[in-house]
Amino acid sequence: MSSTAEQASTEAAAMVAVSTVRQRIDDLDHDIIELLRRRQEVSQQIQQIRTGAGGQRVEPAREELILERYRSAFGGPGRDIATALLRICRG
Ligand SMILES: O=C(O)C(=O)C[C@]1(C(=O)O)C=C[C@@H](O)C=C1
Repeated sequence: MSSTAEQASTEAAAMVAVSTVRQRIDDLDHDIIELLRRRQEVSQQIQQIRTGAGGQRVEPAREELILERYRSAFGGPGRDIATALLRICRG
């Protein structure tokens, strides 16, 4: 095989490998979205219990614990993820 043909063949094999491994990312994203939906439901359940008893929907001290949990796992971007997560769950 010429070196150009070898290069093309290596690139084609890499594209197949990337596409195979990408499927795992797609599956994981699917699972993460499903978990987020479940978290959203549980969070809204708690908020309903609290507001039904005359309390506030938001509990800043609890949110700070969650923000810190994600920051400790992933640094600043982890805190950003938790901020978005709480926005999704508060509705
Ligand atoms: O843990 C609670 O008290 C909730 O209401 C859940 C939750 C959350 O989604 O984690 C949502 C709103 C509150 O501000 C704090 C946390």
